[in-house]
Amino acid sequence: MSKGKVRIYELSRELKLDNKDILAICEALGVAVKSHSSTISEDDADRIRAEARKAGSSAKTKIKRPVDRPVDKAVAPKKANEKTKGPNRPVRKQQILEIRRYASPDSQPDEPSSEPETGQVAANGSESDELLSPPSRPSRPTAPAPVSSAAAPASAAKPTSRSDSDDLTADDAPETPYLRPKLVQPPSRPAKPSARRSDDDARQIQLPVKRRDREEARRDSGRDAGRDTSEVGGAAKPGLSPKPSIELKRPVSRDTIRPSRESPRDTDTVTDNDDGGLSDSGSEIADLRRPSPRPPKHKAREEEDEERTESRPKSKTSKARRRSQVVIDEEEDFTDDGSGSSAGMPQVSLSLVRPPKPKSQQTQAKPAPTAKKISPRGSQTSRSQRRERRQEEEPEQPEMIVLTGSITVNDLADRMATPQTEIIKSLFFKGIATNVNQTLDLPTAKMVAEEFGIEVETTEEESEARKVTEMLDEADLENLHQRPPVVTIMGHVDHGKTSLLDYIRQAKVAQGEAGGITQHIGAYHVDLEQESGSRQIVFLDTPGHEAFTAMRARGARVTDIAILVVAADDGVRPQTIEAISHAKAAGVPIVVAINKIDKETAQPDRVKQELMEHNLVPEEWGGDTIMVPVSAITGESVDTLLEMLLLVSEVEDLHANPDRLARGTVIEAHLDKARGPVATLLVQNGTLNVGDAIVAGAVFGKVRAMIDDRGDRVESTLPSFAVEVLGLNDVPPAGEEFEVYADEKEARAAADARAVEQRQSRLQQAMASRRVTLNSLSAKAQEGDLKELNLVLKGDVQGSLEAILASLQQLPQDEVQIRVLMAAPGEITETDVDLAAASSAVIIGFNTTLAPGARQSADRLGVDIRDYEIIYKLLEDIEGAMEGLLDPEQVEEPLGQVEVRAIFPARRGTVAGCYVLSGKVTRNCRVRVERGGETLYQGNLDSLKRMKDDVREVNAGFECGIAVNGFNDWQEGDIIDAFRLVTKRRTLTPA
Ligand SMILES: Nc1nc2c(ncn2[C@@H]2O[C@H](COP(=O)(O)OP(=O)(O)OP(=O)(O)O)[C@@H](O)[C@H]2O)c(=O)[nH]1
Repeated sequence: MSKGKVRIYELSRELKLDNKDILAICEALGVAVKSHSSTISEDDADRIRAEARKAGSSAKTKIKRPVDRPVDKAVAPKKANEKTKGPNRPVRKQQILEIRRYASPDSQPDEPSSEPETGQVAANGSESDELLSPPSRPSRPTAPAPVSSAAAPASAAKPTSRSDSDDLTADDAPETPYLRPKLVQPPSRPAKPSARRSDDDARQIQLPVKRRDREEARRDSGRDAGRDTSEVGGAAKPGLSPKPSIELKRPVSRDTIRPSRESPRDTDTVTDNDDGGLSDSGSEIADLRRPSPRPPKHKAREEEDEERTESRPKSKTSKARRRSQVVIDEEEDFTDDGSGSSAGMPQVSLSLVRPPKPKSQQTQAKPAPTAKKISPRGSQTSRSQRRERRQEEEPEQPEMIVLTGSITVNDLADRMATPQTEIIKSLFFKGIATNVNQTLDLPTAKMVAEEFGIEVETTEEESEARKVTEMLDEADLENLHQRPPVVTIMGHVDHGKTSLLDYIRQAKVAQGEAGGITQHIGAYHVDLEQESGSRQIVFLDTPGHEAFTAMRARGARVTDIAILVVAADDGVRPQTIEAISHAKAAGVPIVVAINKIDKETAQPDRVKQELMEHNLVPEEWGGDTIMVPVSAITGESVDTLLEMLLLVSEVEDLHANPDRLARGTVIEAHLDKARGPVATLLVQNGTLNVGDAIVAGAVFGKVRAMIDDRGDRVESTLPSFAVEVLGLNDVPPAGEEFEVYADEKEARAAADARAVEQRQSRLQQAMASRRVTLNSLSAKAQEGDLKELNLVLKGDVQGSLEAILASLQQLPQDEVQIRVLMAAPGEITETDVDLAAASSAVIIGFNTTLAPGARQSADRLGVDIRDYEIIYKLLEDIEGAMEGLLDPEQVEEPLGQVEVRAIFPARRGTVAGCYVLSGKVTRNCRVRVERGGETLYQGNLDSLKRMKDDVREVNAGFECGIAVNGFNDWQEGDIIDAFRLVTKRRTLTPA
C-alpha cells in the first residue's frame, strides 16, 4: 500500500468491521470507493474511522443492513420486515434482480415469488446480466441511508447473516450443479480490482447477497434445515461482532474446514458461514483464498489445503481447481477481504473471469512455487520486478570523473557507473580489444568516458615543467646534507647560452656543435673556489630553439635555479618569455644573465624594462629578481653571476641524503654502437654506485660503469651530479625517473611489470590513434585529396627525436598527413629499411649512421634514406616532400585586354570586331567577357583573325576578329579579358 492510502479492507480490519460496513460508511460520507480493495486517502479513512466510532457497535449493525436486508426480504419475510424499517429499499431490488439472474432450476421457483420485480428480469433469461447491472447503479445513492438510520436494531442484521450462512451450507451438496454457473459471475469479479467502474462495485456488493438469498430460499424449501441452524448458531454472533475479518475469518475457516473434510463443499460453505456471518459478502471467494500457498501467514491453510486436496479424488478438475486457486491467491484483496467464494467449481470460473490484477497487487504476490504455477503472469511480474530492482540498484552515471593516470576497464566502469561490457564494446568499435582487467592509458580512458557523455578532469595536465617531487623520504630528514644547485640555462636562440656555459666551463662546446646549435641536453658541473671552501654548481645546458621546448621543459623539472640568458642587444624574445613561463611553472627562482654587454648595441636597461613586463623586476629597481649583465665572450661579471647562483642556492636550502639508494632523473639516453644503451642520469637523492640495480621506467640495468661530465670514470655519484651510466638493458626515455633497488630480482620484477603495462598502453594508444586516423583519413581519401608521408625516424639521442617529432607536428597536415611509423635512437638498420619498404616510408636519420648492409638494402628496395645534422634542414626537406605530394594548382595568368568595337554577323553566330587594349590575345586562350563590370561569359577563344586570316596571337594596338563558341551576344564596348591557366606547385603554407 502506498503511503497515505488505505484500503477498505484494511480499514475494516482495523475497525473490526465488515467491509460492507465500511463501504456503507463510505457511501454515506460520499467517499468514492468501488470495493473492499479500493484505496482511499488517509483523510477519508479518518473520517470513516470517526464515523464508525460515532456509530458504535450498533451503528455497525445498521450499516450492514443495506446488504443484509434484501437477502432477508428475498428469502425470509420475517427479516424483510425488519429491514423495511431501514431506509435501504432500492438495494433490495437489486438483490432480487440478481437472484433471478442466477437462479438455478431449484431456486427459480423461489426467487420470483420473493420479489415481484424479479419477474421481468427472469423473463429476459440470458439478458439478465445487462438487466442486472443497471438496477445496481441506482442502489448506490440509497446506500448512505443505512448509515444515518442508526435506529435499525442490530438484531435485525444478525439473523440475516446467519440464515445466509446456513443456506449456503445446507444446500451446497445438492445444489452444486446449479451453483456452478451462477458463481461464474463475471460482473462480481471485475468489481474487485479497484479500477472497476461503479456499477461493477454495485454488483460486487450484491453478489454475496444474491447468493444468500438464493440459499435462504433453498433453506426455506426445507433442505438441510437442521444443519444450517446449528452452524449459523455458532457463526451468527461473531458475524455481527466487530472483528470478522481478522480474528474470525481465517481461524474459523481452518477450524471449519477440518470437520468437513469429507465433504469439501460443505467445508467451504461452513467457512462461508463463519465468514458470511461476519461479512455476508463473498464468503466463497474467501474460501478460495484460504488455501493460498503463498503468504507465510497462510501456511497453516496451505497444509490444510493439501490435506484436503489429497482427500479429494485426483482428477483433472481438481487440478484445474488448484490452478485456479493459485491464481486467485495472488489477489490479496480477496483473501483479506474475505468476501465471497465457494466450492471448487466456481473457483475455476472465477479465476478465469477475473480481470487482470492491478500491478501493485501483483507485486505483492509472493512465493516462488506459486509464481511458477502461474508462469505467464508470474514470469512477467518477476521480470518487471527484476528490472525495477536493477534500475533501483544501478547507480546514476556521474557527470564528471577525475582521472589521474592509467586505469583498468573494471575501475573505469565503476567510476563511470557503466557496465564493463559497454566500455569493452565501445573500445572494440574503436579497434581496441580489451578485457576488464586491462589497463587503459589516460587518453584512452578519457576518450571512452567522454563518449559516454562524462566529462573527465585529469590531474596530469599540469605543466610538464613542474618541479618533480623532492625525492626525499621522511627517513632522509635525519641525514640531510647540503647539495650543489642544479642550474638550467634557458633563453632565446643565439642569446649566448652555450657560450656562457662554455666560458664557465672554460671549454669550447659551442664551436663543436653542428650548425652551431645545442642539440641535446648536457649536464656539467663546475667547481668554484670560495673563501668558505670549494662549492659546486651543476649546469644543465638546455637549448633555446623552440623545437626543443619539450627538452627544456624537462630540464626545468629537475632544476633548482634557472638562468635566463637575454642578449642585451636583442632583448626579450618569444623563447625568452617561454622560458620564463617554464621556470615559473616549475617554481624555481630565476637569475637573469643579460648577455653580450660587451657589444656596442647592448642595452641592458632596455632588457630590464622588457623583463618587468613579465613580472621580473630587478633588485636595483626594487624587485626581487637578480639580474647580472655579463659577457660570455669577455667573461665580464660571470663570477658575479656564479656568486649569485650560490647565494640563491643557499636561500633555497638544497639538501639530500647521500646515505641511501639513489634516485633521480634520466636527463638523456641514447644507444651507443660500442657501449650499448647510455643514459645521462642526474642523481637527486642518495648515492649511485657502480653495481647498483637500477630501474628507469621499464628499463632495468646494473650499473656497469659511470663516466662523469669530464669524461672520468667514477665509482659513485653524489646528489645533484650527473653521470653517464652504462649497463642498462635498453634506452630509457629521457625525463623518466630512476630508482636503485637493493635487490636485483626485485628491480627486474619492477621493470618487467612496468614494461608489460607500458606495452599494453602503447598498443592501445597506437590502435586507437590509427583507427581514428584511418577513420578521419578515409573520408578524405575517398575525395581523393588526402596524401600520406610515412617516415621512419632514427636519431642520435631521444631528445633530438622528441624535438623533431614536436617540430613535425607543427607542420600543416590538412592535406598531407605525416605518419611517423617509428622514432627511435640508434643507427639505421636493415630492419628499418624493411619497415620503410613495406610501408612506402622515407627514412630520416638525424646525427646517426647506417648499419652495415642498410644502404645496400635501401638501394635494393628503393627506400629513400635522408641524413641530417641540422633540424632546420630536416624540417625543410620534409616540408618539401609534403608539398611534392600536394596536387598542383591551376592559376590564371593574364594575357591582355580587348575591347569590342563592332559586331559582324557570320555564318555561324557573330564575330566581334575588337581592338587589343593591352597585352595580347592568343588563339585558344581563355576569355572572360565583361559588360558593365559583370561577367557574361567565360570560355575558350575559338577563332582569332586579323583581316581575314587566322592568326596565333594579336598584340596590343592591333585590331582583330574574335569568335567564341557559345557566345554571340556581343555588344560594342564589351571588354574581353584574355588569360591562360598555368599549373603551379603548391606550398604547405599558403602565401
Ligand atoms: N659579442 C658577444 N657575442 C656572444 C656572446 N655570447 C654569445 N655570443 C655569440 O652569439 C652567438 C650564439 O651563441 P651561442 O652560445 O651558440 O648561443 P645559444 O643561445 O647557445 O644558441 P643555441 O644553442 O642555438 O640556442 C655565437 O656566435 C656567440 O659567439 C657575448 O657575450 N658577446
